Amino acid sequence: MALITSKKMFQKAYEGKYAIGAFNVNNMEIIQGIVEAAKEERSPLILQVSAGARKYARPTYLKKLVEAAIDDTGLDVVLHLDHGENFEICKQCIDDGFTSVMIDGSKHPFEENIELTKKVVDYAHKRGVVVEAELGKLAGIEDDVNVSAKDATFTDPDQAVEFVERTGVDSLAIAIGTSHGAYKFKGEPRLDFERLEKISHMLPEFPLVLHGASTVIPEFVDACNKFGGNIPGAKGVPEDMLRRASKLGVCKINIDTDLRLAMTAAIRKYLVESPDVFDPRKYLGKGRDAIKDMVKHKIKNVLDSSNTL
Ligand SMILES: O=C(CO)COP(=O)(O)O
Ligand SMILES: O=C[C@H](O)COP(=O)(O)O
Ligand SMILES: [Zn+2]
Ligand SMILES: [Zn+2]
Repeated sequence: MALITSKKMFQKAYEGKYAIGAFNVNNMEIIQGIVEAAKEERSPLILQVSAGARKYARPTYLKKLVEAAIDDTGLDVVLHLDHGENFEICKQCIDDGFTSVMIDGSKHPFEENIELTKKVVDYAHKRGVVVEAELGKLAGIEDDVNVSAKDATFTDPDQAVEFVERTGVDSLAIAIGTSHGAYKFKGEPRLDFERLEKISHMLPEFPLVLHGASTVIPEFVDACNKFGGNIPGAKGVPEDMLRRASKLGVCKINIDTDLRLAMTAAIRKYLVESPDVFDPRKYLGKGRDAIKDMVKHKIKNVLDSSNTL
């Protein structure tokens, strides 16, 4: 039981045609809910920390909470930086003991993205840390987006091969129609599977990553709205599409929004139904239970990673 890298995890997932869930963590209850689910399901696990999470919880707290979760459950866990914006934040996390970092250079031109990613890879690999990069820009397929606009934002397969060769990166986040948050599609959900197949054929055995991969399950949106929330028109990536992607080289599936919805729905419901309660442990406990149930659901029905430890 320790902090580990995702190297072997991804190899096994690639061969077994399943995916590893990468869940965003921001506080103790979220971490506990996730690791308890992974332990009961005997599933591998990536816990990821965004810049926003570091700012909210402050870096030392999250690192220590993750270490406590490892001690408590006996699980091996990957501690990953989500969307590192520049070299400095990646370096900080590597120096702090993270086992995996993402350098997100997707907003830069191709050559600059390569240069930045290569710099992080050089620093990380010397210290036994793995690196995820991103090529292409996340955006949903809107009905009114024409083909050339799509080509400009989605990951180009030839560029993906060149990018991986020149940077030596360990995994690559690609853009095929997913996006962050609870509003991913205006019309019918669609992903560019043709593009994914092409990329995965051209990069055999190489782990691809899907960001913005929450399903935004209607039951949880409805529960939020029923108990005082106001999040109309939320829509995510259908579960069958995620399962299909995991058979095509996608080894890491990022999930944050579905955890937020599950926790918020549970807390809203509890507070409305128990107006006399003002003990935070009561409603945060409900939030933690909801996170655990959601992660179990993902492991069993989307990732297919149960009993693979
Ligand atoms: O990609 C993510 C974190 O990097 C999370 O995506 P969602 O907003 O779909 O959960
Ligand atoms: O990629 C985005 C994740 O959902 C993290 O979100 P955040 O930056 O608000 O922590
Ligand atoms: Zn990005
Ligand atoms: Zn992301």
